[in-house]
Amino acid sequence: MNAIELKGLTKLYKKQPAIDQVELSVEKGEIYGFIGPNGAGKSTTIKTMLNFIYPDHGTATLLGLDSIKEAKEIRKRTGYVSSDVRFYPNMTTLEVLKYVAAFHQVKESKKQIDYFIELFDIDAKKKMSELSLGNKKKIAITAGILPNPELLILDEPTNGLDPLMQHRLFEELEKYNQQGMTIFLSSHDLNEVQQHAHRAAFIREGEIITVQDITKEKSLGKVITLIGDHIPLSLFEKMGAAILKHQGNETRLLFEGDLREILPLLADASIQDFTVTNPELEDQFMALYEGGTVK
Ligand SMILES: Nc1ncnc2c1ncn2[C@@H]1O[C@H](COP(=O)(O)OP(=O)(O)OP(=O)(O)O)[C@@H](O)[C@H]1O
Repeated sequence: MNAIELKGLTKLYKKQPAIDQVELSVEKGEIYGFIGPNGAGKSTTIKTMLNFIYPDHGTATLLGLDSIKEAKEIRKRTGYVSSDVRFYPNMTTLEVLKYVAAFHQVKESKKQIDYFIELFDIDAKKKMSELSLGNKKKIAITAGILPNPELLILDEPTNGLDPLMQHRLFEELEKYNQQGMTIFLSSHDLNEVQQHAHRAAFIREGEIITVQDITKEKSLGKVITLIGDHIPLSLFEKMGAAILKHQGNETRLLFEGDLREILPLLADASIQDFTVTNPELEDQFMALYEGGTVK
């Protein structure tokens, strides 16, 4: 049984799809990245699968449970950190965490809360309304992790966190993941996903465009960097190469075919120098979001 299974999930706003036929399978025990630029549909996907909004088509199954019919059971067993933090403004941070711990019957709650207060440098006496975005985020993240859910869904968790806190968050998430927690991490930060996720789905304009295995080495084509002016780039494009970047006299191409086919083009007199390297995830990311179709 997968931790998350989305089938044809579609949500329309004014007849326009915010997400369109989203298919996703997240295995138990994975750290799964969900990456896409602002407005791509990450939050809509998450809110739909958690039954905060209803889908127009399709189904979502979390921990083997139907997202609509068994929403209550899913809530009990799933942690969710939303991209915008909303807690009662007049409660202190400590009150919020104690409330969450009591609600989820967290064992050794005082010890656990003290641990997170120390870890995330939380001011326990401050009211929620007095906190900056980053500090609010720390409370939301703690509230999500504290009950030790089977599945933790984080929507842009590092937004507003300083680098030290980001580092501590991921150390903590990796610790929990090793103990079996499945983590679904929505982000627009490719590096973050590349560093921490095992797999990632890329979403663009409401559609999943690819799912990448991040940890395993795979043959994903080659990046060819060309130096020179007036290089006949259209010939490279005709061979199936995608232009990743073109700046000054430097052009970066992603080529997924058999390299031997493109080698003759490198003899063109306009090319002063070239290198062939393995692609970084970032190269594919650029190709994907500039309309390419990297598999
Ligand atoms: N309540 C709403 N009413 C109308 N359109 C909406 C609503 N919520 C989201 N949308 C639209 O749906 C699309 C997807 O938005 P969504 O918030 O899911 O994207 P996102 O990937 O989470 O982006 P961000 O990182 O900016 O939050 C966008 O075009 C957005 O304008």
